[in-house]
Amino acid sequence: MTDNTDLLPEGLEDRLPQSAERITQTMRACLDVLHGHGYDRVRPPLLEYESSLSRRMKGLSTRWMFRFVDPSSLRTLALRSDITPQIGRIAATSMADRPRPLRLAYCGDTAVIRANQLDPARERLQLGAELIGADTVAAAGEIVALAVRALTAAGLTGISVDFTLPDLVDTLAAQDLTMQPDTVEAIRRELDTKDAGGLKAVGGEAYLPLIHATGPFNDAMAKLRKLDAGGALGSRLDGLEVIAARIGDLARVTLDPTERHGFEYQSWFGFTLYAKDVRGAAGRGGTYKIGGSDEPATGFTLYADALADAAPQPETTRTVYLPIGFSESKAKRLRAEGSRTIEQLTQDEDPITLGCTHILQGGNPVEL
Ligand SMILES: N[C@@H](Cc1c[nH]c[nH+]1)C(=O)O
Repeated sequence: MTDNTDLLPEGLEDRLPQSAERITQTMRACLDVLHGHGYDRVRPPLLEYESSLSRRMKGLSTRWMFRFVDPSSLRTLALRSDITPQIGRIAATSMADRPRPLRLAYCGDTAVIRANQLDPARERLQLGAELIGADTVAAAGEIVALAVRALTAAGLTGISVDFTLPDLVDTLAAQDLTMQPDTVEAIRRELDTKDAGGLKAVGGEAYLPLIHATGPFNDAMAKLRKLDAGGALGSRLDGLEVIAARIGDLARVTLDPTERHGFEYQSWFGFTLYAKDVRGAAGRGGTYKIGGSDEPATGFTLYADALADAAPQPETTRTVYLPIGFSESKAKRLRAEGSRTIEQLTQDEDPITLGCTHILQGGNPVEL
């Protein structure tokens, strides 16, 4: 019976065993990859002072965070909507004197007040890695390759990486000292909607080619290079080429140089990850500066719950029913070999209904 009070708020859901198991397997596969590449896991708390979450990343707004007053400190707390700023805080405080580069991994739930239309979920399981102390091409290459490897380990296919240059317009506009800040803002806005007419109307005709420098990496790069006659972007474009080369044929690479959506704090380089059957983005990452310490960093976040829905169905493990009086040592051995065991509690149980595939009989698992 569902009472009204049992309903969950919009955008929040229970994950039942099969789905929860897929999430666990996805997490395990991805975390193992991060661990294997030298990233140490940290576990920041679910909530903290609002001011501390917002000050670590430029451009990060607490508007979409669940916030409330802490009855004990009487200060405003916020539920994290992103773990990256927390990693920034850890790096800038308790791990400030550890050697750099610092490699940290994390996995945990995040929540937002309002989701977007494409993805109504208001809770998201973030899993990621942050390389602290570097925002170089080499750091970006390591991070993108690591993200792709984690997705592959989770069993995902059809992986693609879409590169972006979040501060591109600012960099180009900085060359033209006569340009007013209002115009730069208007250009940014029109580029966000990729509106060619609007772009012309606000005096951003010179930026029109940016709208077309989008798509498969090599073609889009050639267009961007042509546009960059002044050479302001030269080293960045060279950098993108090195990063793309690092990915090789692990994933398809595309370029959308003006995409800023979802890149509130990333600086010269950002990327979005996609994979077959994953609704929306599988993850995002890029270079940034940690607020307060101004330390450069590069990282990525995968949305592990979304990935799990697209990951291949885990194979059904052998589940052995252990009749009353079973041998503990046999049961232990079965589990060590990878089987699951279910103990008989009462005489009237039906092992098949309980999900068992085998029964322990005469010391051996016999198929049911
Ligand atoms: N945390 C960011 C991605 C990111 C991680 N590190 C740098 N950027 C996001 O979820 O969109």
